[in-house]
Amino acid sequence: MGHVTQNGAGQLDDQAFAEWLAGEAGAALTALRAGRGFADPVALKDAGDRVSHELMTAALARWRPADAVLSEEESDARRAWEAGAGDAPARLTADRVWIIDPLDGTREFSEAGRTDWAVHVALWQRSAGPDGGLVAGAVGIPARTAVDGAPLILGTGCPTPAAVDGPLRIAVSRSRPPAFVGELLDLLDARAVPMGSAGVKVCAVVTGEVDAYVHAGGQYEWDSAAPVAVALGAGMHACRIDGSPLRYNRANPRLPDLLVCRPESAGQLLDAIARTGVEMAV
Ligand SMILES: Nc1ncnc2c1ncn2[C@@H]1O[C@H](COP(=O)(O)O)[C@@H](OP(=O)(O)O)[C@H]1O
Ligand SMILES: [Mg+2]
Repeated sequence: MGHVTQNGAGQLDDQAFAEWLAGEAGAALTALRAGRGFADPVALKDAGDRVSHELMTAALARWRPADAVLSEEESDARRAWEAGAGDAPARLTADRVWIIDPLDGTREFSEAGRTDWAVHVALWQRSAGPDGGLVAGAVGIPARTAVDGAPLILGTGCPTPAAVDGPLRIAVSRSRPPAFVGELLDLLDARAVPMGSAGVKVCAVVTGEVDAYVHAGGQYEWDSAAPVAVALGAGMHACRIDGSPLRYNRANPRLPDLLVCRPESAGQLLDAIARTGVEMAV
């Protein structure tokens, strides 16, 4: 998309801009990985987070200057704002907020040969519903390629994948699977598919590689906003693990659990999750 940089990414609509930005950040991360190698994984992770965050926030400041940003890599990103605790962050009064995770699956990014890491770009808009809503989203998986050979970027226009017969395949974190997953698998006679990155796991649902992604125990809005926008665009179901809606741009950006799945599996999965007795974190 070199022509975009020449002519100005400001001319793109929000969805095209999200995909463009995911591509730009992904290219920078791929170059960083190739240039530095894997000898010092901690330094590689830190550099990845920083380089991608700086690229993305500079592009947003340039091309979407009126919009607010919530990025994992801001120093106070995890702060839960409470009324009376000083000025509210700009994002809480803004009409449009870009919710970005410059590098999701940081651990996998620092491991040679792994492709399960991603770049997340989502746009939340206040006018999109009583609680606002996601109106654009892109997940880049730069170490994987699309059919045309370009780095893989999923937007909101993905086709709904065909259903596959057989036991349910459930994507879970390879390093922090929720405690109730073993019981859930037993109840459903399902199979776990461990992988890194929330974005990669949601994209695995969207492409039909798995039937569902379940997480609990901790996450923030930036981990799921763009993946959920992509999943909803493909006709998938997305909710908290008690079936309640996922809400974004909240005063507290913690969003510790989610379920993304094929719509026809949602009832069965939510019933089984409830039967495990798992308690929802706030
Ligand atoms: N218990 C937890 N608490 C906080 N964040 C968590 C978490 N479990 C997973 N995450 C975050 O969710 C993303 C996907 O995790 P996983 O690869 O384990 O599925 C990671 O984002 P980052 O890589 O951006 O930090 C990770 O930090
Ligand atoms: Mg993340």
